[in-house]
Amino acid sequence: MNQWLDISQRLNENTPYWPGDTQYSYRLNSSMAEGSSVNVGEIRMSTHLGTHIDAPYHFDENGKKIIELDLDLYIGTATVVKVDAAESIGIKAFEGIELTGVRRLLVATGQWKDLSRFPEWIPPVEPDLAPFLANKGVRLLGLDLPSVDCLDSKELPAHNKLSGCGIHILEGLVLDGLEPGLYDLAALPLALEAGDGSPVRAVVKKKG
Ligand SMILES: N[C@@H](CC(=O)c1ccccc1NC=O)C(=O)O
Ligand SMILES: [Zn+2]
Ligand SMILES: [Zn+2]
Repeated sequence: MNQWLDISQRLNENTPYWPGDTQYSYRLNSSMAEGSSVNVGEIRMSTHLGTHIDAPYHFDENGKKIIELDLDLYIGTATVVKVDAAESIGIKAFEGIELTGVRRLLVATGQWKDLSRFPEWIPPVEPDLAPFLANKGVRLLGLDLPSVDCLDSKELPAHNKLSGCGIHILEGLVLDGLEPGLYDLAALPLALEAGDGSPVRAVVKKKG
């Protein structure tokens, strides 16, 4: 029997965060060690930290917020592929990989090598990849990177093009050691009404 595998980054004070953004923190507001009847915590973090999804509102003032997103995007069959992304992630990276009918695509680039630090550089998704994947049927694109655009991008061309083509974005996955193939995926966002992004617990189970 195949097991559920956790493909999420652990959340703690050392989880890398976008430079200048809000890091993860947890504290007890009520503590049994200090005489309270229960432990009650408070968490604080950026909505774009660790393994998370982007709502279109992150890069489009009129875009959908987290609560408006279709849950079906984040639960169901997903295809895991490994690509060579030494410079960027374009159509060429998917040569020889059959993507027809793939609705949820998880791409292992292996380019975030040290998960204890925020990377200095990541390969960007080429905007042309968006219509190519959309034509195959892709609605969710997940990557093992903190963004689909260059880290210093202000225009966010890949975010915008993917979203314009109906593809939703899942970032910060941990895909090392996962063999390519078909999986069941669950990566649900929190029910954040005002959300521009949301942490997710992403898990997969090999099919068959
Ligand atoms: N696009 C990135 C996040 C991002 O761009 C960002 C996150 C926190 C603080 C600043 C950011 N971008 C600044 O230019 C993402 O989707 O996670
Ligand atoms: Zn994000
Ligand atoms: Zn993003």
